[in-house]
Amino acid sequence: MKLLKPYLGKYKGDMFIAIISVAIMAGSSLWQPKLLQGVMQAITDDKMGRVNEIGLQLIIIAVIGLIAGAINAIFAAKIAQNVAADLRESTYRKIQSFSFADIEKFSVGNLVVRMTNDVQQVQTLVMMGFQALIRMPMLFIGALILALMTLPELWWVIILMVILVLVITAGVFSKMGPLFGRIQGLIEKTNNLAKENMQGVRVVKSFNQEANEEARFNTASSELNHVNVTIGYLFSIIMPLFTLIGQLAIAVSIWYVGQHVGTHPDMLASVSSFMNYLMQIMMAIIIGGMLMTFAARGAVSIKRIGEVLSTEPSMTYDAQAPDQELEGTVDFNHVSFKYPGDEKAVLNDISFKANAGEMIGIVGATGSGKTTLAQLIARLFDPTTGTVAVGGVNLKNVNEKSLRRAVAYVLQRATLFSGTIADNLRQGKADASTADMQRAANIAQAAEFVERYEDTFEHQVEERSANFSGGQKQRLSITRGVIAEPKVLILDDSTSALDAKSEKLVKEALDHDLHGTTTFIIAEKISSVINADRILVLDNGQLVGEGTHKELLENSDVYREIYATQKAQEVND
Ligand SMILES: Nc1ncnc2c1ncn2[C@@H]1O[C@H](COP(=O)(O)OP(=O)(O)OP(=O)(O)O)[C@@H](O)[C@H]1O
Repeated sequence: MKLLKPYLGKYKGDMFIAIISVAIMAGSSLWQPKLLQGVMQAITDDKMGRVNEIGLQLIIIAVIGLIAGAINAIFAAKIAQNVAADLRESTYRKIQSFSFADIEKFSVGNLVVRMTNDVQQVQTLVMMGFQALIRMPMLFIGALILALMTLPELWWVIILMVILVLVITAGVFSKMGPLFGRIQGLIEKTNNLAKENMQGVRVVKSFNQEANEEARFNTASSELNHVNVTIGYLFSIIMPLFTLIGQLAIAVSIWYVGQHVGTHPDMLASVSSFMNYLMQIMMAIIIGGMLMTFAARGAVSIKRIGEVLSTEPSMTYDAQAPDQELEGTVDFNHVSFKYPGDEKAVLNDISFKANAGEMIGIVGATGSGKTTLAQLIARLFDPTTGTVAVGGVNLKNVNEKSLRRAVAYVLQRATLFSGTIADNLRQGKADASTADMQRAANIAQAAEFVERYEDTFEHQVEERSANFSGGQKQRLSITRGVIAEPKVLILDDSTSALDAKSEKLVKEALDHDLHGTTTFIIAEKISSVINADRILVLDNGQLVGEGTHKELLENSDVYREIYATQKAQEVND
């Protein structure tokens, strides 16, 4: 709950209004039965003037209570919505500062549920809190005192009812608490399954996996349903039980009053307000129980959000480092790397130097560590040992802006965001002009299809870039990578969906138009890097060869083997 303090602190004025209005509302609820008793007494005493007078007071108090209730509902909702929005923004901002490793630690699905469903739970708790927190103790204590003052002889009815309601509330809500905790985990599971299935819908359909996927989803969904139904059952048991207890208390009170009304005629007027107070006591306990359950559920969510907010990013940039224009050299100095939590190193003692303007190919079998090496140049991870430097500066001493300006990384899987093509390209260069876009699109061989759209760079990119082919997405990703003319450009298997001719044209354009840029080309096929100035050969995390295609054919067994296998494959194809 400490987590919420600064968030609530921003809305002190609204909180004050919500608390005052709920107190007025509770006061009005407590006062009304007393006035009703007065009306009844006046009728019994046949004093019509008094009936009208108290009746008017009753109406005024009821209207005040109603207005206070409406004001409370508005302000409680306002505080809850604002706190939830602030919390969601803080969580989102925090996630943006996370490194790859931090995001992997939580998983994307888990973070999304924390940002949406958990924040929603906190919103409900805050709203319930401001509607019930003050009202509940006021109603409970006030109604208890007033009931005892109204018919002191019936103290035992009140005590019996309170004990019964308390026992049932504690029993049922203590069972509900853990169920609410389980719901969060199950929502996460069903969300993840649905997301995975829909994102991979083509695979599901082409492998005829609809039935299996449906069964997997149904199992998780049924579990969630089972927990929700159990909570529903518990609610459906307690409500009639409370009604029964209330009715019994009323019946006993009426019976008692019936026995004594002959000697004490005032009791007739008192019994109605007494019954009203009994109901208010019962409501206070029920609201209290519900609030505690929501608090238990909210506490789980607050803890989950707190875990995100208190996570210190495992990789930070040196904010003190000056802005600098890094040169295009890249130095790996005895670099080894293990993924967080893994035992085995994925890169082992790698050292090499790339000169500014060179085109460097990186080849190696699947899983040999090519992408991992590229990620270290873009500082998506830090090396476990050794140093990576760009332009002669250790990346740990470079601020984020300078690094991003110097290094552009075009990922293996092209990702575009919904918006326009231009919006996506401006991620590479915020102030990119149409001429910049055209130039970059020419290099990436994207211009020919972009120009076919009437609205060219203003053409819409749909969600998950569904309206572009794999090759088009790759070309636009390369366009975004080259638009700011980076000093170092990494193409991680980024031309795999391009035909051989387009791939060749991209490489030629890069060579010609980005002459000063150091380009790393990661490729499965040696033919993609055959003309590179230098090729690095990775094998099981080790740098086992370095040189031109010709040199490697002469002195690297691993390279020769890969080349021979690929050539044989080409012949077979
Ligand atoms: N995020 C990760 N967490 C843990 N291990 C990882 C992660 N990413 C990759 N690995 C492991 O690191 C090793 C190297 O992977 P990497 O992606 O660098 O290889 P690669 O040579 O680029 O492969 P490919 O050609 O198939 O893309 C693999 O064994 C892989 O299982």
